[in-house]
Amino acid sequence: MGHSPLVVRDLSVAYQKKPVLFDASFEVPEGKLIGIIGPNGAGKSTLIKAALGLIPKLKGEVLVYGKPYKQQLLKVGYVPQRESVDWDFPTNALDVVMMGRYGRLGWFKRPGAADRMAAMECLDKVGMSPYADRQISQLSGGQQQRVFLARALAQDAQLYFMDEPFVGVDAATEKAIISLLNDLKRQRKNRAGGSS
Ligand SMILES: Nc1ncnc2c1ncn2[C@@H]1O[C@H](COP(=O)(O)OP(=O)(O)OP(=O)(O)O)[C@@H](O)[C@H]1O
Repeated sequence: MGHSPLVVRDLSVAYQKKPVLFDASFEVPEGKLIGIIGPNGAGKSTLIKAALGLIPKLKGEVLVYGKPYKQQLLKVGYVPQRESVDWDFPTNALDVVMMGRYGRLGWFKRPGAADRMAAMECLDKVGMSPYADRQISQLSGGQQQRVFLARALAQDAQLYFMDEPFVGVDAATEKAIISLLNDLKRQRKNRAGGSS
């Protein structure tokens, strides 16, 4: 039914006028998991940040379901690269996941019991429910990463951007997360299939 979840056309990005990304073009079809592979410094994070509008583009176009991302009302989940997060922020794992629910609630509504339950379920999906009350700064690197994945899942988004989501997670968790992502993919595919 029309537009792809993500279309990137001739995207170029510069930091302090120094170009680091040149004319990147690709399209993400509905219900697909796409991996971006490249050496350190190739511009993978830059590509994701520019697609999300977190950093300005030098030129090019990013369309989310046919419109610029900022004009979209749909929910987009983002798992930032671990190093870019302030881990000393005094909050526990469940609260971090609850942040994922705020986008659904709007500014004025307080999260209720149903949101807490949904957040707990997401923590459970990444095997982190026993750590719900633990301060985020007191978790291991891989555990922090899993909490941020849970936060993205709690957004119940239509499109997810994940910047190196497997850094620091052990092999068993990586497997569990891949199967989780495949479930999400299947859900999107089914929804898309049902409507077009
Ligand atoms: N805030 C910034 N200011 C200036 N240059 C930057 C900034 N962020 C990244 N760069 C540079 O832009 C280039 C692309 O960086 P980017 O973080 O997108 O790479 P990456 O492919 O995600 O790398 P990695 O695999 O190491 O995470 C690199 O040369 C990097 O040094």
